[in-house]
Amino acid sequence: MHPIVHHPVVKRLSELFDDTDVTTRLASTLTSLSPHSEELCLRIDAVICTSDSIRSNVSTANDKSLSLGWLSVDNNRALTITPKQVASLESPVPSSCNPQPGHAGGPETPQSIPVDKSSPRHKAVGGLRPKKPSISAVTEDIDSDNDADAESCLRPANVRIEPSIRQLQSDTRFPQRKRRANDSATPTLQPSSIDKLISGIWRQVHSPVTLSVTFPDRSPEFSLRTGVSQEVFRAINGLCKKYYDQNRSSRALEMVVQAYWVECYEARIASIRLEHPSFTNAEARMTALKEACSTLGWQEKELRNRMAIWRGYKEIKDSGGWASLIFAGTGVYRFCKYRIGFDNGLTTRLRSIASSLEVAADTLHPGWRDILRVVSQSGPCRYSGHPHEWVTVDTGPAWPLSTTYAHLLLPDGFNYRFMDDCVIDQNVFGTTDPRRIPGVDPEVCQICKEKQSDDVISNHCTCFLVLFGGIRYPPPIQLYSTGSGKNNGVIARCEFERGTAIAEFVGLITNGIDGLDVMMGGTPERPYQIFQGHTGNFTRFINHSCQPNSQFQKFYWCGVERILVVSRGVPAGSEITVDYSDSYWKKLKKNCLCGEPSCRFTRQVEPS
Ligand SMILES: C[S@@+](CC[C@H](N)C(=O)[O-])C[C@H]1O[C@@H](n2cnc3c(N)ncnc32)[C@H](O)[C@@H]1O
Repeated sequence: MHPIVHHPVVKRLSELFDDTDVTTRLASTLTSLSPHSEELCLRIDAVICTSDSIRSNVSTANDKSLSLGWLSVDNNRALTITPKQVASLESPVPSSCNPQPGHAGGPETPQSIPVDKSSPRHKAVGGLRPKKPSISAVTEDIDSDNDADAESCLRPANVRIEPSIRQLQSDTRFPQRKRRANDSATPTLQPSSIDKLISGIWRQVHSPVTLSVTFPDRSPEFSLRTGVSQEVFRAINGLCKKYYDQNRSSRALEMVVQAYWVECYEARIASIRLEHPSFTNAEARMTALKEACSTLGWQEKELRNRMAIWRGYKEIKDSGGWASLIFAGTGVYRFCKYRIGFDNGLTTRLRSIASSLEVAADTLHPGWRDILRVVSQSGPCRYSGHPHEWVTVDTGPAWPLSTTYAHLLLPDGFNYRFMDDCVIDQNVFGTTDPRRIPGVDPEVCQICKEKQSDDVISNHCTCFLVLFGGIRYPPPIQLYSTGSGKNNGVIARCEFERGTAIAEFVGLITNGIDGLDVMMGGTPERPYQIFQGHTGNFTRFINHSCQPNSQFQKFYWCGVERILVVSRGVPAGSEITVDYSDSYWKKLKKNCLCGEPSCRFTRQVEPS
């Protein structure tokens, strides 16, 4: 990467505007430049304008630009500006070079998209935000606070319909990046060591790591001199994964044996006291230690030091179960060595996630218990099937999802089929996908105009990744019992940073459903509904909050509209919530239980 990217001024700008993309965009722009003979400079300009001008993204003749300074790209130093230069640089900003919202302008913006000036609600924000094209929008960003507007734009202009009961709409704005609090503000709380240990366990259990106790075959032979073809590179990647997994498995095996060793050691001490009734406890311990040292070939002190760490492994396993130890990341060694936070509620925290962790381990890594064969502790999986077919509870074993709806007395019980992609209701739409936008080339991204494809090799568009950070698979979430009248909800096991996609809203693509929960999609001319009554993904279980930490957002991929759940900043361990909208609640005979001080629907229904 070019050194200028790390220049303190660039870093400061990035911090100031809370935009980590500044460096990335600068780096990619510099890389894209053809070789040059003259000294290159990075000029840092500012524009003085009215807030109206920013909101509407239209520059006026009154806007004044001034140059603050520049950095020499070639020798990475800051240059000052002479008064003469300042005079020549200060000028009204011509519209043609007005930076577009969400972009710093310049060559890294592949395509300038016309800004819809008629909509003052399209507020220009941080670098991740795409501009809304006038016809084929890339993301819908209709202000959620204005329900009437949001609804009217989803229905034909000449038709007045009473909204179907309990419609959800992707009617909120893209999560705007938070301004970082200035230095004088209250310092933010850093996650504790326990938080880090626990989030490491959840990350690992939701990673594609394959724990296996078998050894891989002999490695293939490669020659770099003959070049690296796609096949060879794929094989090398496979090898990396294989040995990474193997290393993880060996580490897990090692910790399992060591935790078990502590149990055996205590049991051996008890046996020695039975064999030698005259021995004190200390003598029995010494005897057991000597026996161990003679086999291990270690000094007593060496063994005592290691034992302290092994005791930590055992404590983790005793509270969080074997899964917590097996899926603990490499940090667990340091954690046990220095016993960071052991006395500060670790046991309680691990105990409360033990069964949820087992659900994730059993359903996502069904072979994980094989590792326990080494100490004859393996047993059958307790939880089988889809990871979201279990409702986790803090206080005990998880419940099968269907049993949590027994109170509804449904004639055929609660049956929900989990699937990863939407299915089109052929009775309504035949073979046509109503989400497809007519007249749009499905192979071309509407933002960057690059080729878009589901095939990683042919795809050249990175807009989704840049905007939403890519959808994590498997999603680090679980269904959980809220323990309130809300019944089930969705809990984030890992953090979802603000602006990242949590999942696509998946269900049956249909139309004409009335009186049931549906998500409205499409346009007034081509409406469709996403129905999650019988089939879909976990987004079906996301509850409402009047102060939600997530929102629905439209995105277009390969010419097809997709509705996403996007994080507004979801910390690990918190419930994922969205705002169902006023129109949804108007039709629901229930009080909202979100518990927010700003709750809008606490007193919808009078107590009987
Ligand atoms: C899409 S479902 C969400 C999952 C649901 N909690 C469950 O257990 O199946 C929507 C229903 O959940 C309940 N719900 C969601 N958020 C709620 C809230 N904040 N207060 C009360 N009930 C809520 C309402 O009954 C609502 O109709």
